Amino acid sequence: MTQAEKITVENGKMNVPNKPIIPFIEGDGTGPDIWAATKRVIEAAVDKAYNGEKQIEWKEIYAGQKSYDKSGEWLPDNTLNTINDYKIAIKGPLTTPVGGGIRSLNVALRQELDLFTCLRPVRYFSGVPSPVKNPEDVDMAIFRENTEDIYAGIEWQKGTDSVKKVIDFLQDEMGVDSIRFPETSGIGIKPVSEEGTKRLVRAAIDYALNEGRQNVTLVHKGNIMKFTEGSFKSWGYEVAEQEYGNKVFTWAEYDRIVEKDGKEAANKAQDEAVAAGKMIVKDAIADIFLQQILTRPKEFDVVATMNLNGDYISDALAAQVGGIGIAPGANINYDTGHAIFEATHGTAPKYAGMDKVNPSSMILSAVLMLEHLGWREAADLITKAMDTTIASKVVTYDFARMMEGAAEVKTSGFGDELIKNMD
Ligand SMILES: NC(=O)C1=CN([C@@H]2O[C@H](COP(=O)(O)OP(=O)(O)OC[C@H]3O[C@@H](n4cnc5c(N)ncnc54)[C@H](OP(=O)(O)O)[C@@H]3O)[C@@H](O)[C@H]2O)C=CC1
Ligand SMILES: O=C(O)CCC(=O)C(=O)O
Ligand SMILES: [Mg+2]
Repeated sequence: MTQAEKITVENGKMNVPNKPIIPFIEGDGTGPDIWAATKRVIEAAVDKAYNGEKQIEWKEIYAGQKSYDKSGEWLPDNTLNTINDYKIAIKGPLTTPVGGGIRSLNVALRQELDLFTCLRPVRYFSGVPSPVKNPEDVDMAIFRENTEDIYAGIEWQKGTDSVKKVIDFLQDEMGVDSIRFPETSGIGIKPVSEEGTKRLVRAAIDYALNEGRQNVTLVHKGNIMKFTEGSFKSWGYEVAEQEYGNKVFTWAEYDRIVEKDGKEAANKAQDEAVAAGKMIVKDAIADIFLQQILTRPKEFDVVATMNLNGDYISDALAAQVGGIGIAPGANINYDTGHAIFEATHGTAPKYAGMDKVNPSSMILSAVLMLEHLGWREAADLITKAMDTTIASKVVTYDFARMMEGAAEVKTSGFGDELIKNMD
C-alpha cells in the first residue's frame, strides 16, 4: 500500500506524491451536504483515472461552528498550521454574522496564509438555465485581490472611544471636513498597496498568457477613490508594461499615443500589436463594467480587480451562467504554492442538512484543485460528467426550478449521477 505523504514545494515547483494528504474543512450550514457529495465524486474520478495508482488521503481540520463546538475556537492555530504545512486544502463555506460577532473566518484564512489571489473562473455548461440570452458568451476568469481593501475589516463602530479617536485625528490633524455626520459615523479603512496590486495583476497576466487569452481588464473605481482604486489601475498598467512589455499592449500606451499623435495613430498601433499576437491590457470603471459584462461579455477574458469589486463581480457573473450553485473558486498564493479551494457561494443556511443544494460549485472547485495538482485526467472526468449530467436534465432544485422537463435530485443524488456518468 502506498504511503500517504505531504505535498511539498521546492524552488517554486510543487511535488505531488501518488497519495497526497489533503486537509479539508467541512464548513457550516450546507457545507457538510456539499462536501459529502464532493468527496465521493473526487474519489470516484481519481480511482477511475488512475486505477488505484493515485489516491487522496483526507485529513479533517476544523474551522467555524464545528470547531467552536469542539474546542471553543473558531479558527484554531492548528488549522492554519496544517494548511501551511500540507500546502493545499479544500473547504466548505463558513458563516460570518452580519453587523457584529466574529469577523470572517474565510477572510482570515486568506489573510493569514497570504492567499493573495481569489481565482474564480466563470464559464457556461450547456443546458444550464440562465437569465440571459447567450450565456455561452461568458468565459471569464476573475482574479480578485484577496488580502487588502475595505474587505480587510479595519473599522470602528459608531459611538466607541476608538471611532471618536479616529474621527478627531482625521478632522484635527488631517484637515478632513467631509465626514457628514461625525457624531454618528462608523469608520472603515481601505488599504490598497502597490505590492499587493502588482502581485495580483502579475498573476492575472501570467494566467492569461498561459491560457492564450486575448485580454486582461483592470476593474476599478479610480475616478472616485483615486489613491486606492485609481492607483490599482496605474500600478496594474505599470507591471504590465515593465514586466510584459513585449507581450502586451496597454490602454495606457494607447492613451499616450493619442495624446502625442492622435487617435488614428493609436488605433493603428493597437491593431499592429494585436496582429503581432500581443495581448491587450485594458481597464474599466466598475459600475459600467457591471453593465458591459451583461451586454457584451465576449469582450472580456481575464479580470483583475480589488477585493470588494471582485466579490460583487463574481456573484453577478455566476448568475449569468446559471447561478451561484455552479461557481467554483480557489484562493492561491502563486509564490509559495499554498492554495485553498472553495465555492463562491456561502452557507445557504436555510437549506442546511436537507441534502438539497447544488454541490457543483464545490465539485468544480475540486476540479480546479485536481488541475492544480496536475491530475488533469481526473479533473476532466468530472468536467465531462458535469456536461453529461446537466445535458440529461438531472439537476438539483436551483436548476430544476428554471428548467423545463428536469428531474430534480438531491445533493447526494447529483453526486451519484456524476459518478454514473464518468467515462
Ligand atoms: N467563502 C465563504 O465561505 C462564504 C461565506 N458566506 C457566508 O455564508 C452565509 C450566508 O450568506 P448568503 O448571503 O445567504 O449567501 P449564500 O451564498 O449562502 O446563499 C444565498 C442564496 O444563494 C443560493 N445558493 C447558495 N448556495 C447554493 C447552492 N450550493 N446551490 C444552490 N443555490 C445556492 C440560494 O438561493 P435560493 O434561496 O434562491 O435558493 C441561497 O439562499 C453568510 O454568513 C456569509 O457571510 C458567503 C459567501 C462566501
Ligand atoms: O467571508 C464571508 O463570509 C463572505 C465572503 C464572500 O462573500 C466571498 O469571499 O465571496
Ligand atoms: Mg461573495
